[in-house]
Amino acid sequence: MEMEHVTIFPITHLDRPRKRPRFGWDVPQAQVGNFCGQEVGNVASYASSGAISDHTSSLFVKGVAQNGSPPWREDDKDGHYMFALGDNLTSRYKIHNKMGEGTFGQVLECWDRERKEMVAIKIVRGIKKYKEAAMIEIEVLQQLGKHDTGGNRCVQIRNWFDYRNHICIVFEKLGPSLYDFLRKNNYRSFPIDHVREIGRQLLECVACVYYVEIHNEISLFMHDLHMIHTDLKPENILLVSSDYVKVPDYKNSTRSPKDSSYYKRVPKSSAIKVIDFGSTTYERQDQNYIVSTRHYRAPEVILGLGWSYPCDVWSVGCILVELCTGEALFQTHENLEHLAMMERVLGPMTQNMLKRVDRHAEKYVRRGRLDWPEGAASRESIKAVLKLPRLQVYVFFICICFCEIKSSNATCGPFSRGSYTSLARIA
Ligand SMILES: Nc1ncnc2c1ncn2[C@@H]1O[C@H](COP(=O)(O)OP(=O)(O)OP(=O)(O)O)[C@@H](O)[C@H]1O
Repeated sequence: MEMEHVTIFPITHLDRPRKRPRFGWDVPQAQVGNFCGQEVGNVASYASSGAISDHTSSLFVKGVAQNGSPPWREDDKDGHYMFALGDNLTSRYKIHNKMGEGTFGQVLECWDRERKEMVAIKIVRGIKKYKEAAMIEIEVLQQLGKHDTGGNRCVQIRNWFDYRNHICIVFEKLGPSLYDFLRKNNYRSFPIDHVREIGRQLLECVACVYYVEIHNEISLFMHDLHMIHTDLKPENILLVSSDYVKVPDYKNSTRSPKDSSYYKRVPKSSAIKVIDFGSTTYERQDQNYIVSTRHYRAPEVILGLGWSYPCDVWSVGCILVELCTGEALFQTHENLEHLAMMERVLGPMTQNMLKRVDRHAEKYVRRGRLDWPEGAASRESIKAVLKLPRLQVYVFFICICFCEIKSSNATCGPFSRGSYTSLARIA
């Protein structure tokens, strides 16, 4: 069936944002040239090594005549590739749909005529710094692919090429991001069993705490390979499958089953994969530039103390709380308020940390402690911090949910009534 020819223009102010609104300063700029401590070479030289170029694209695939290349279109003002649904992207891929958009480019659902499957192709903005970052991402993905023997931790790269001055990275097609799933579920939490399973997979992907034996090989992962992801967030974790079931939401059980909010979505499988390795960097001694998207940014990054592997683990912690509650843990756009929120949830920062802050962060510290609430920008800011529960309360809340779910299923959870009481006392 011939596809409708609809021109897709990259996100404009009229589109509903797919991602939660973030201010420009919440998202770190693309850091290029830091991989392996070397400058990344000329993108064109990578492109010539085995990539399919626009120039070489054939009008025939397996003897079947195809429509040729689409007409040349100017990129938009931000360097995004302009396309129409149904266009060819080289002779091998046909554009079916737009799946997402990020800082680096657009992700399109495409039909791969050679492998006869749908794939996700990231078309990177035709701007030097994004092209260089894309080459880093390709190198990281190829490295990780070599070590991910089971292919079940990070997204698999299938191919890459340079098309009309845009680096295109072909990925296996995955399901929605955890953030998109939360959003479509009216920000209702994931079941605790799913959160535990997602947490295990995330730690397996990034950290060195799990050594998984596959085919008698120890498979190493990001931190073991001295790589730091630096941008872990629910948007960058995709469910492998889009399938879900609808179950009555016990919190809304007073509502009528006719009411759509009576039901909540639960993914059929908790299998996930990590995506977006454009900000991944090798571990080095002196890294203290700003990394991570605001809500998942570790205190050492904000304070300029220098960061390393733990910044990924911090992000994992923030993500797991968000999956349990449905809401981002640190909802702020401001450094001092963010640090105050961390202290509120986790307790005071150590003297050792506060003594070593860099010159940009000096203004957040006064007389050896965080300048809070004195330095707060407004009363609202102080209230926002006070509203946050302490970590023990989160744990208590999560345990209650877990026990309620288990008891409603008439099975025994790991928490007895005794542990309820002791948690309540801590909280
Ligand atoms: N393999 C995939 N399968 C399905 N959807 C995908 C895939 N890869 C990316 N997407 C979708 O495209 C969106 C953008 O992808 P990605 O995060 O890689 O782009 P980016 O430009 O690097 O983003 P960021 O602004 O976070 O750096 C994702 O949030 C997701 O919705």
